[in-house]
Amino acid sequence: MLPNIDFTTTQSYKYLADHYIDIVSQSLKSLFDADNERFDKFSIRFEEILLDYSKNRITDETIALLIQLAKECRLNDAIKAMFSGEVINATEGRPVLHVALRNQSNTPILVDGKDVMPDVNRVLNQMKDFSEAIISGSWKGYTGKAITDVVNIGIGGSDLGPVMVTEALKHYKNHLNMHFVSNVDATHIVETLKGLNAETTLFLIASKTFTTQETMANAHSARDWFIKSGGKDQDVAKHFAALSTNTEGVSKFGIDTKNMFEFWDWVGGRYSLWSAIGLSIALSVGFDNFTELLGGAHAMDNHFKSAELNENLPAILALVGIWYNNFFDAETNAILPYDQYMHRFAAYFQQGDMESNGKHVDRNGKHVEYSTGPIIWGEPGTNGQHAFYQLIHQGTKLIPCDFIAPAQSHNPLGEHHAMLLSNFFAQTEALMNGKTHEEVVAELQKAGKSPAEIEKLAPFKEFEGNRPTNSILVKMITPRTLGSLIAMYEHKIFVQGIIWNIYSFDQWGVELGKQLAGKILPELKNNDEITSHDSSTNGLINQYKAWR
Ligand SMILES: O=P(O)(O)OC[C@H]1O[C@@](O)(CO)[C@@H](O)[C@@H]1O
Repeated sequence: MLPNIDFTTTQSYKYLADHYIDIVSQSLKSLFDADNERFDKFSIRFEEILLDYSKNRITDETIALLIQLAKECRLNDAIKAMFSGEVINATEGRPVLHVALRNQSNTPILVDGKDVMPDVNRVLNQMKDFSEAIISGSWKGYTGKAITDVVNIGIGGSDLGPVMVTEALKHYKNHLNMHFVSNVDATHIVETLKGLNAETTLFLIASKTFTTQETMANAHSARDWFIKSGGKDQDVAKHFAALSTNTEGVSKFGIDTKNMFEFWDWVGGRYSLWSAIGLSIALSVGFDNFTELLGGAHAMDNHFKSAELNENLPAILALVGIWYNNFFDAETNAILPYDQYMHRFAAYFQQGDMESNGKHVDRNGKHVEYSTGPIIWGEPGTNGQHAFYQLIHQGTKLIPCDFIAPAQSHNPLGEHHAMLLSNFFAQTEALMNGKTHEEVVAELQKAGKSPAEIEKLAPFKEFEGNRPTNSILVKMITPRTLGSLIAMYEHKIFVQGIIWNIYSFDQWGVELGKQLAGKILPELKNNDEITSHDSSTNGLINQYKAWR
């Protein structure tokens, strides 16, 4: 069982609330001026990853109190509960064991008294054999040709992880052309299938439940396209595979269950890229690199389980995030990777974080009286600098930012990487130091501005600074370091959910919209005027009918 503690009633919460009053009036600049050990004190190295959290509005006391909070909330008991397969996804009655999918130590992990590792390894071996057959060309389509194009059809956790990882590891990809279809908007599958050849195309139907409306619609359309393009029913087995927990659903769709790569209900959709859902990753970069990805995550799992909280990357990220979320009232958290290959990293954790911790009811079923999951957003640097950094620098909202960058580029070209990294370093420095009135005046004077012009312009050119950031410097984005980074954020989300006393592994909030869509869909199949809803929904549906 998970601990069940209202963190706002703990002693450390009260101390933190008092401590906030001290801290809020201290500038980051003054904290650095007062302690030239800040970087050494507030940074952690893990393999080839450096987390520098010194540019946060914290002192030794802050961290000590936050760690005390974690201890009062019995975080370590919760970590043990997850890793040992306890049913911590209580509302769905399931363990939470994405860590088992990458448990390369093969230590037994029991679910209902049975070690899950033999099944995990069986599916990994199946993925290895299959991906090697497709990549080598030994697997032939219905006309005897090798596969050239792979189309992954899935949505949410059955899409976002494979997309993010195959993009982030594009440097490692092979000859296979990878395509991802997720939206039920027909444009997505129509545009994707344009120019593909049914003889050399493999479809992966990725769906944990094998009931998701969008995925099933796209899967049927893909199959229709395959048949219309010359394939026969008996050829489906050579061109369709299923990644799912639902054997019956797969068989009913008409996919040979020999081509089914199973996973289990103790794998959450948004935590499933390490499972059979990751088959598109293995096909794109090869099974060895997929194994490296798992290895990086496993190393982070071991770190998370064993490191003291003050040296624990996920715990520190989580606790500093709670400091801003629950004491500074920050509502969002920006993830800003200074790496173009990582352009889908923030989007991935929009589901990972917001579907896990976007909850308003605690583990007792009571409405919480405090803020829970943040809004996650972000774009790669330096592009974000030319889009929304204005608000981060001079807006009225506090936006804690995670800056991520590789020391080495996969594409060294002239000065490009140095320019990218100079911006990575400069942005966190600028957000911290800002620019004072005196500095602005001196600059304007140097530019020859008159006193009147200076008086007019100065307020617009000042920067408050004091805007907190984490800097995560990685030697290079490789399958291993990427696996560690993803697992680091997964465990950050876990820690925050534990402290907020919420259930992070169900997602009941996605159900109502689906239910209502199920009611509306039949109403769209005729031209009758609709009056069964509120005037807005009626009005919109009736206008749609008039225009379609
Ligand atoms: O993998 P599947 O079962 O098709 O679910 C897809 C996605 O749908 C959800 O919104 C749940 O309904 C996400 O949690 C999940 O990742």
